[in-house]
Amino acid sequence: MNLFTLAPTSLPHAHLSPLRSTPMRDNPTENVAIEGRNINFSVNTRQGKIVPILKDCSIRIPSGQLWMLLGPNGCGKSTLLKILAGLLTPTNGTLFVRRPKSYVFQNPDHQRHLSSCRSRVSKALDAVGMSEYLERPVQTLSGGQKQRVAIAGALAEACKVLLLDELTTFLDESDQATVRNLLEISGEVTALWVTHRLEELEYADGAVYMEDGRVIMDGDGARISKFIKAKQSSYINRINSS
Ligand SMILES: Nc1ncnc2c1ncn2[C@@H]1O[C@H](COP(=O)(O)OP(=O)(O)OP(=O)(O)O)[C@@H](O)[C@H]1O
Repeated sequence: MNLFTLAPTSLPHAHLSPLRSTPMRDNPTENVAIEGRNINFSVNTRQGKIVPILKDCSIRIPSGQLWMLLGPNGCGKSTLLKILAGLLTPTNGTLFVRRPKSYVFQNPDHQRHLSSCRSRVSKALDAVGMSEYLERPVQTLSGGQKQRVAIAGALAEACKVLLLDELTTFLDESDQATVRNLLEISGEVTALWVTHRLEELEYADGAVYMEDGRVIMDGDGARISKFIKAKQSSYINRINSS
């Protein structure tokens, strides 16, 4: 398989899916790309126990903006992103995500492969500085290169919403800067990017901070960065004084 057959999971057409709770809005305004209200998600264990993973999560992201999703390990970031991508179905809540949308996996080997228009992918690969890789077999690419190709595929499909799961695992800082620049020049794309790096907030239009399955804070990145840093230093002080 050569490179231009690699593309992210993507689903065309606008999508408004009221689930079991009260519908949010019948007619979302033009300037909102992602909106979730009171999203809950639980899993059933083999022992028959119901384990809540997401608890009443609400988020709202304006069109054309880059937002970061942060929180400690296991707080539910990937689960929320997968729900927004339509890969998981929430237990209840209401959801609107503009389409076409694409989800770029944390592990690029999980990316779905599908055929796509060669010239558009070629142009998009050019934009992520990877045009020379067009004919290379996918298995010969590094994790970061696969992720950049996946993003190129999403842009080639003219996606409106890009859901990026923890690109920091495979992309170095300069690769991440390339992706950010790419999102900036693709003005119409709205991106929600899971990250552990507080420095990324500097480049974001906004952020969502989660803990233990809940959205604790959302909005201005600088305010959220300050909040997280204060939590981290109080944690360190507690450890040092015990
Ligand atoms: N199918 C499942 N069955 C049981 N528990 C699950 C399942 N899927 C997720 N979880 C649990 O839900 C919680 C949230 O997982 P999730 O992967 O969304 O967290 P995360 O914030 O993305 O974590 P990380 O930063 O480590 O990637 C974790 O405690 C995880 O173990």
